[in-house]
Amino acid sequence: MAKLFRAVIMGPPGSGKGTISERIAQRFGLTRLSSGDFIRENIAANTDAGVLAKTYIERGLLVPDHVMTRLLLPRLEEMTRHSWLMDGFPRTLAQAEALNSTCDLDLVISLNIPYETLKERLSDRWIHPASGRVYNMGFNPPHVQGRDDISGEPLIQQDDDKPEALVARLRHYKDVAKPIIDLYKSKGILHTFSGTETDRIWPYINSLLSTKIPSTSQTDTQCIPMP
Ligand SMILES: Nc1nc2c(ncn2[C@H]2C[C@H](O)[C@@H](COP(=O)(O)OP(=O)(O)OP(=O)(O)O)O2)c(=O)[nH]1
Ligand SMILES: Nc1ncnc2c1ncn2[C@@H]1O[C@H](COP(=O)(O)OP(=O)(O)O)[C@@H](O)[C@H]1O
Repeated sequence: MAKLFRAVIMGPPGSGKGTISERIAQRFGLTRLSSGDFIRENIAANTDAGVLAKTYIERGLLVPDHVMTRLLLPRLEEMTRHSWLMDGFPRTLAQAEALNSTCDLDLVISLNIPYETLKERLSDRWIHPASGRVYNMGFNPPHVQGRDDISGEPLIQQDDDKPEALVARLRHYKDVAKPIIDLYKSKGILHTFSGTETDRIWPYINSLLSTKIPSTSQTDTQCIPMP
Protein backbone atom coordinates (compact mmCIF):
# COMPACT_ATOMS: atom_id res chain seq x y z
CA MET A 1 0.00 0.00 0.00
CA ALA A 2 1.18 3.55 -0.74
CA LYS A 3 2.92 5.34 2.12
CA LEU A 4 0.61 7.78 3.83
CA PHE A 5 1.29 11.47 3.60
CA ARG A 6 0.37 14.01 6.29
CA ALA A 7 0.56 17.72 5.68
CA VAL A 8 -0.56 20.97 7.26
CA ILE A 9 -1.25 24.25 5.47
CA MET A 10 -0.78 27.52 7.37
CA GLY A 11 -1.24 31.14 6.49
CA PRO A 12 -3.01 34.31 7.60
CA PRO A 13 -6.73 34.75 6.95
CA GLY A 14 -7.30 35.14 3.23
CA SER A 15 -3.91 33.76 2.21
CA GLY A 16 -5.58 31.12 0.03
CA LYS A 17 -5.40 28.08 2.33
CA GLY A 18 -8.90 26.95 1.41
CA THR A 19 -8.36 27.53 -2.32
CA ILE A 20 -4.97 25.79 -2.38
CA SER A 21 -6.10 22.89 -0.15
CA GLU A 22 -8.91 22.20 -2.58
CA ARG A 23 -6.45 22.08 -5.49
CA ILE A 24 -4.05 19.82 -3.58
CA ALA A 25 -6.87 17.48 -2.58
CA GLN A 26 -8.01 17.19 -6.19
CA ARG A 27 -4.58 16.86 -7.75
CA PHE A 28 -3.01 14.47 -5.24
CA GLY A 29 -6.03 12.67 -3.82
CA LEU A 30 -5.39 13.71 -0.21
CA THR A 31 -8.33 14.00 2.15
CA ARG A 32 -8.81 17.65 2.99
CA LEU A 33 -9.46 18.28 6.66
CA SER A 34 -10.57 21.58 8.10
CA SER A 35 -10.71 22.36 11.80
CA GLY A 36 -13.64 24.72 11.20
CA ASP A 37 -15.59 21.92 9.47
CA PHE A 38 -14.82 19.50 12.33
CA ILE A 39 -16.13 22.01 14.82
CA ARG A 40 -19.26 22.70 12.79
CA GLU A 41 -19.93 18.95 12.46
CA ASN A 42 -19.57 18.54 16.22
CA ILE A 43 -21.87 21.47 16.89
CA ALA A 44 -24.45 20.01 14.51
CA ALA A 45 -24.16 16.57 16.17
CA ASN A 46 -24.39 18.12 19.65
CA THR A 47 -21.31 16.32 20.98
CA ASP A 48 -19.89 17.49 24.34
CA ALA A 49 -16.90 19.09 22.63
CA GLY A 50 -19.19 20.67 20.04
CA VAL A 51 -21.46 22.21 22.67
CA LEU A 52 -18.41 23.60 24.46
CA ALA A 53 -16.77 24.87 21.26
CA LYS A 54 -19.95 26.69 20.28
CA THR A 55 -19.84 28.87 23.40
CA TYR A 56 -16.44 30.23 22.29
CA ILE A 57 -17.20 30.64 18.60
CA GLU A 58 -20.37 32.55 19.40
CA ARG A 59 -18.23 35.07 21.28
CA GLY A 60 -15.77 35.32 18.37
CA LEU A 61 -13.05 33.51 20.33
CA LEU A 62 -10.68 30.72 19.47
CA VAL A 63 -11.71 27.39 20.91
CA PRO A 64 -9.35 26.47 23.82
CA ASP A 65 -6.52 24.10 23.02
CA HIS A 66 -7.74 21.23 25.18
CA VAL A 67 -11.15 21.27 23.47
CA MET A 68 -9.56 21.40 20.02
CA THR A 69 -7.21 18.52 20.70
CA ARG A 70 -10.01 16.44 22.22
CA LEU A 71 -12.05 17.06 19.12
CA LEU A 72 -9.44 16.58 16.44
CA LEU A 73 -6.78 14.13 17.55
CA PRO A 74 -9.09 11.11 17.86
CA ARG A 75 -10.31 11.80 14.33
CA LEU A 76 -6.74 11.89 13.05
CA GLU A 77 -5.91 8.68 14.86
CA GLU A 78 -8.77 7.01 13.02
CA MET A 79 -7.39 8.04 9.67
CA THR A 80 -4.79 5.32 9.48
CA ARG A 81 -5.48 4.62 5.83
CA HIS A 82 -5.77 8.09 4.40
CA SER A 83 -3.30 10.70 3.38
CA TRP A 84 -4.52 14.06 4.58
CA LEU A 85 -3.97 17.78 4.45
CA MET A 86 -5.09 19.79 7.48
CA ASP A 87 -6.26 23.41 7.24
CA GLY A 88 -6.87 25.44 10.43
CA PHE A 89 -4.99 23.28 12.91
CA PRO A 90 -2.59 23.72 14.64
CA ARG A 91 -3.31 27.32 15.43
CA THR A 92 -1.28 27.62 18.62
CA LEU A 93 2.05 26.22 19.76
CA ALA A 94 0.27 23.97 22.29
CA GLN A 95 -1.83 22.48 19.47
CA ALA A 96 1.30 21.96 17.37
CA GLU A 97 2.96 20.13 20.24
CA ALA A 98 -0.10 17.93 20.80
CA LEU A 99 -0.23 17.10 17.08
CA ASN A 100 3.47 16.35 17.19
CA SER A 101 3.07 13.73 19.85
CA THR A 102 0.20 12.11 17.96
CA CYS A 103 1.61 11.79 14.46
CA ASP A 104 4.56 12.60 12.26
CA LEU A 105 3.91 15.29 9.71
CA ASP A 106 5.67 14.99 6.37
CA LEU A 107 5.33 18.59 5.29
CA VAL A 108 4.06 22.02 6.30
CA ILE A 109 3.09 24.62 3.71
CA SER A 110 3.22 28.20 4.96
CA LEU A 111 1.72 30.95 2.80
CA ASN A 112 3.35 34.34 3.05
CA ILE A 113 1.10 36.95 1.42
CA PRO A 114 1.45 40.77 1.66
CA TYR A 115 -0.98 42.57 3.93
CA GLU A 116 -2.45 44.78 1.18
CA THR A 117 -3.28 41.69 -0.87
CA LEU A 118 -5.02 40.03 2.07
CA LYS A 119 -7.06 43.13 2.73
CA GLU A 120 -8.22 43.37 -0.87
CA ARG A 121 -9.13 39.70 -1.08
CA LEU A 122 -11.08 39.45 2.13
CA SER A 123 -13.13 42.52 1.50
CA ASP A 124 -14.16 40.79 -1.76
CA ARG A 125 -14.88 37.39 -0.21
CA TRP A 126 -18.35 35.89 -0.06
CA ILE A 127 -19.24 32.49 1.27
CA HIS A 128 -22.07 29.99 1.13
CA PRO A 129 -22.47 29.31 4.87
CA ALA A 130 -24.08 25.85 4.57
CA SER A 131 -21.27 24.30 2.49
CA GLY A 132 -18.31 26.61 3.22
CA ARG A 133 -17.84 27.27 -0.52
CA VAL A 134 -15.82 30.44 -0.98
CA TYR A 135 -16.09 32.98 -3.80
CA ASN A 136 -14.15 36.10 -4.63
CA MET A 137 -15.90 38.68 -6.77
CA GLY A 138 -12.74 39.19 -8.87
CA PHE A 139 -10.90 35.85 -8.68
CA ASN A 140 -13.61 33.18 -8.72
CA PRO A 141 -17.02 34.86 -8.90
CA PRO A 142 -20.21 32.79 -8.69
CA HIS A 143 -22.04 32.13 -11.97
CA VAL A 144 -24.97 34.17 -10.72
CA GLN A 145 -24.12 37.23 -8.64
CA GLY A 146 -24.78 36.74 -4.92
CA ARG A 147 -25.81 33.06 -5.33
CA ASP A 148 -24.05 29.76 -4.61
CA ASP A 149 -23.24 27.85 -7.84
CA ILE A 150 -24.53 24.50 -6.61
CA SER A 151 -27.50 25.26 -4.36
CA GLY A 152 -28.47 28.68 -5.71
CA GLU A 153 -28.74 29.90 -2.11
CA PRO A 154 -27.66 33.44 -1.12
CA LEU A 155 -24.00 34.19 -0.31
CA ILE A 156 -22.99 36.20 2.76
CA GLN A 157 -20.00 38.27 3.87
CA GLN A 158 -18.61 37.28 7.29
CA ASP A 159 -18.22 40.06 9.87
CA ASP A 160 -14.60 38.94 10.26
CA ASP A 161 -13.88 39.89 6.67
CA LYS A 162 -14.95 43.49 7.17
CA PRO A 163 -12.00 45.91 7.24
CA GLU A 164 -12.31 46.88 10.97
CA ALA A 165 -11.83 43.27 12.10
CA LEU A 166 -9.05 42.50 9.64
CA VAL A 167 -6.09 44.39 11.06
CA ALA A 168 -6.54 42.73 14.44
CA ARG A 169 -6.94 39.28 12.90
CA LEU A 170 -3.79 39.62 10.83
CA ARG A 171 -1.74 40.93 13.75
CA HIS A 172 -2.97 38.08 15.93
CA TYR A 173 -2.02 35.52 13.27
CA LYS A 174 1.54 36.86 13.08
CA ASP A 175 2.03 36.63 16.84
CA VAL A 176 0.63 33.15 17.24
CA ALA A 177 2.03 31.60 14.08
CA LYS A 178 5.64 32.62 14.64
CA PRO A 179 6.53 29.95 17.23
CA ILE A 180 4.67 27.27 15.24
CA ILE A 181 6.56 28.20 12.09
CA ASP A 182 9.83 28.16 14.02
CA LEU A 183 9.01 24.69 15.35
CA TYR A 184 8.36 23.27 11.87
CA LYS A 185 11.43 25.04 10.51
CA SER A 186 13.56 23.37 13.16
CA LYS A 187 12.07 20.00 12.17
CA GLY A 188 13.05 20.65 8.55
CA ILE A 189 9.51 20.21 7.16
CA LEU A 190 8.54 23.83 6.57
CA HIS A 191 8.08 25.12 3.01
CA THR A 192 7.18 28.79 2.64
CA PHE A 193 5.58 30.23 -0.48
CA SER A 194 5.43 33.98 -1.03
CA GLY A 195 3.47 35.94 -3.59
CA THR A 196 0.37 37.91 -4.36
CA GLU A 197 -1.46 35.42 -6.57
CA THR A 198 -2.56 31.87 -5.89
CA ASP A 199 -2.21 30.95 -9.56
CA ARG A 200 1.49 31.93 -9.50
CA ILE A 201 2.22 30.14 -6.22
CA TRP A 202 0.36 26.98 -7.21
CA PRO A 203 2.93 25.63 -9.76
CA TYR A 204 5.63 25.69 -7.04
CA ILE A 205 3.41 23.85 -4.56
CA ASN A 206 2.40 21.41 -7.26
CA SER A 207 5.99 20.57 -8.18
CA LEU A 208 7.08 20.29 -4.54
CA LEU A 209 4.26 17.86 -3.77
CA SER A 210 4.94 15.88 -6.94
CA THR A 211 8.39 15.11 -5.56
CA LYS A 212 7.15 14.40 -2.02
CA ILE A 213 4.02 12.32 -2.44
CA PRO A 214 5.20 8.82 -3.24
CA SER A 215 3.08 6.71 -5.54
CA THR A 216 3.96 3.38 -3.91
CA SER A 217 5.80 2.15 -0.86
CA GLN A 218 5.99 -0.93 1.29
CA THR A 219 5.39 0.81 4.60
CA ASP A 220 2.21 2.04 6.21
CA THR A 221 2.38 4.77 8.84
CA GLN A 222 -0.08 5.45 11.60
CA CYS A 223 -0.97 8.20 13.98
CA ILE A 224 -0.18 6.91 17.45
CA PRO A 225 -2.97 7.31 20.02
CA MET A 226 -2.03 9.73 22.80
CA PRO A 227 -1.29 8.06 26.13
N1 LIG B 1 -7.77 38.12 -6.31
C1 LIG B 1 -7.40 36.94 -5.82
N2 LIG B 1 -8.19 36.32 -4.93
C2 LIG B 1 -7.79 35.12 -4.47
C3 LIG B 1 -6.58 34.50 -4.86
N3 LIG B 1 -6.47 33.30 -4.19
C4 LIG B 1 -7.57 33.20 -3.41
N4 LIG B 1 -8.37 34.28 -3.59
C5 LIG B 1 -9.63 34.62 -2.95
C6 LIG B 1 -10.58 33.48 -2.63
C7 LIG B 1 -11.26 34.00 -1.38
O1 LIG B 1 -12.31 34.91 -1.71
C8 LIG B 1 -10.19 34.81 -0.65
C9 LIG B 1 -9.46 34.05 0.45
O2 LIG B 1 -9.08 32.75 -0.02
P1 LIG B 1 -9.29 31.46 0.89
O3 LIG B 1 -10.65 31.47 1.48
O4 LIG B 1 -8.83 30.30 0.07
O5 LIG B 1 -8.22 31.80 2.04
P2 LIG B 1 -8.02 31.17 3.50
O6 LIG B 1 -8.62 29.79 3.51
O7 LIG B 1 -6.56 31.29 3.77
O8 LIG B 1 -8.84 32.15 4.40
P3 LIG B 1 -9.41 31.91 5.92
O9 LIG B 1 -8.30 31.41 6.75
O10 LIG B 1 -10.55 30.93 5.77
O11 LIG B 1 -9.89 33.27 6.33
O12 LIG B 1 -9.27 35.21 -1.67
C10 LIG B 1 -5.77 35.20 -5.82
O13 LIG B 1 -4.68 34.75 -6.22
N5 LIG B 1 -6.21 36.40 -6.25
N1 LIG C 1 -7.23 25.25 15.56
C1 LIG C 1 -8.18 26.00 16.15
N2 LIG C 1 -8.03 26.44 17.43
C2 LIG C 1 -8.97 27.17 18.03
N3 LIG C 1 -10.11 27.55 17.45
C3 LIG C 1 -10.33 27.15 16.17
C4 LIG C 1 -9.37 26.35 15.45
N4 LIG C 1 -9.85 26.12 14.20
C5 LIG C 1 -11.05 26.74 14.14
N5 LIG C 1 -11.34 27.35 15.32
C6 LIG C 1 -12.57 28.11 15.67
O1 LIG C 1 -13.57 27.86 14.69
C7 LIG C 1 -13.92 29.06 14.00
C8 LIG C 1 -14.18 28.74 12.53
O2 LIG C 1 -12.99 28.24 11.96
P1 LIG C 1 -12.70 28.36 10.40
O3 LIG C 1 -13.79 27.68 9.63
O4 LIG C 1 -11.30 27.89 10.19
O5 LIG C 1 -12.91 29.87 10.04
P2 LIG C 1 -12.06 31.20 10.33
O6 LIG C 1 -11.72 31.67 8.94
O7 LIG C 1 -13.04 32.07 11.05
O8 LIG C 1 -10.88 30.86 11.14
C9 LIG C 1 -12.74 29.98 14.24
O9 LIG C 1 -13.08 31.33 14.11
C10 LIG C 1 -12.34 29.60 15.67
O10 LIG C 1 -13.19 30.17 16.63
